Amino acid sequence: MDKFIIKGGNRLTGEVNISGFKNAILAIIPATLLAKDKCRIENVPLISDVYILVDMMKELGAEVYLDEANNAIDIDTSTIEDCVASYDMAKRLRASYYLVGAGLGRFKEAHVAYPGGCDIGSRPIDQHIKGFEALGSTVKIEHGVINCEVDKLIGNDIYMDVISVGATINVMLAAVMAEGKTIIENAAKEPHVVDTANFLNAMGAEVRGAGTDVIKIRGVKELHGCTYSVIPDQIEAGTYIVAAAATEGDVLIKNIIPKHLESITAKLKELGVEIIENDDSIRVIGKPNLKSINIKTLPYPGFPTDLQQPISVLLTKAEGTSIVTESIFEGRFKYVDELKRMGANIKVDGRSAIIRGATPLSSTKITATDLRAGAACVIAGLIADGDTEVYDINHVERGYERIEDKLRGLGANIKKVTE
Ligand SMILES: CC(=O)N[C@H]1[C@@H](OP(=O)(O)OP(=O)(O)OC[C@H]2O[C@@H](n3ccc(=O)[nH]c3=O)[C@H](O)[C@@H]2O)O[C@H](CO)[C@@H](O)[C@@H]1O
Ligand SMILES: C=C(OP(=O)(O)O)C(=O)O
Repeated sequence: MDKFIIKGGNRLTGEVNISGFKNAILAIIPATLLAKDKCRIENVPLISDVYILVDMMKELGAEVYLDEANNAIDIDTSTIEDCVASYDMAKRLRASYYLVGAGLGRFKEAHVAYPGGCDIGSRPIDQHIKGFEALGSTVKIEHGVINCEVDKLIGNDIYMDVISVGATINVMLAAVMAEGKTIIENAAKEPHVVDTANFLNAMGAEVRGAGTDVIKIRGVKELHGCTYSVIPDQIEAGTYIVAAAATEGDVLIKNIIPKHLESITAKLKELGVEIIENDDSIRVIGKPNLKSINIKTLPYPGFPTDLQQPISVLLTKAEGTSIVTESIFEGRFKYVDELKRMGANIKVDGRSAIIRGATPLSSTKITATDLRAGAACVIAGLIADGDTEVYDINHVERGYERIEDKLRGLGANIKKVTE
């Protein structure tokens, strides 16, 4: 078991490069299944979720070369004959559910066990199922496996009852190979929905409107391989922005799309942090005496749920009462108990965390209960006095490339220890 030991108190200063977007690459790798061909994906983050997905694609029969030196993947899916993913494979990450949409598109059949992913509340897949059925597929859940079969996918109008990133992307994956036109209404607008659509279009698909709440897809008979570069990780960038502000540092966050970060930078400005935006970077200049603010997580372009946990650590430094309302995942407050053990004054009331500050944090042993809870623990360690030990960092490594190296490059005192 690995852990981080962080000696808190250092200001973060300097520059950090943001990696490719976890939530985009995790859709794009399964999407390569749609073309019986070779793809090269660039700007791939070297995170454990990617290693797991690469293994899954190999187990399905793909030839995959992970070019770590260049953060790229060469993948040839022409050797895959069917799309069957066992419980042992699928449970290892959330994005395994994209094999259902991609498998249906390519083989008109997919048998994929229920996905895993962060334990942050109930994560139903009813909207995915609704979409596949609307395209003509049968969907049977048997022994924990999602079984889909169809003779011919036929395009349809699909209204999503809830805004779901996963369902929007999954239905898009199947619909690009359906006969005729599919319209997805109330679609998710997240940057990774757009990135996946752009990747599909680079493979020859006809997807229009991604980034709005109406996506129109004209099905094609065949897709081809392509070379594609993944967009920067909005959530990793937001995490470093928060870490810079929390340590009252001065950090240039590079290789980003500032537009994707507007909901975050707006909140940081409200808190009193100085933000300077450039074309593809943001400079964060942290300040003392932050003002309390309220935050509600919402689908894009609202404040992302994936940054709710990291920013709550920063709010322990703000004077007065801040209220953070989590409207997407009801179980995303598990990290609060860890912060309380460090001295934070936080009360969870239903969907809201009420944070009273400013409270200094004192170091102790804390546990990452999921990926972003882990990021919150790391930021807490950066600002606490003394040595904080963060356990279960395998969660952190699912989504942050070399986080300890990047933080050390900014002056943090952090090391990874294997016990
Ligand atoms: C791998 C990946 O990209 N994960 C992201 C994705 O997760 P994921 O795709 O699982 O999240 P969704 O956008 O689907 O979930 C949003 C909301 O819709 C609900 N829902 C979803 C599907 C469904 O069929 N029925 C239903 O009710 C969920 O319970 C949740 O309340 O988007 C989340 C919301 O931005 C992020 O936190 C995750 O990091
Ligand atoms: C919830 C997350 O991941 P996943 O959906 O992969 O569990 C996340 O990235 O914060």
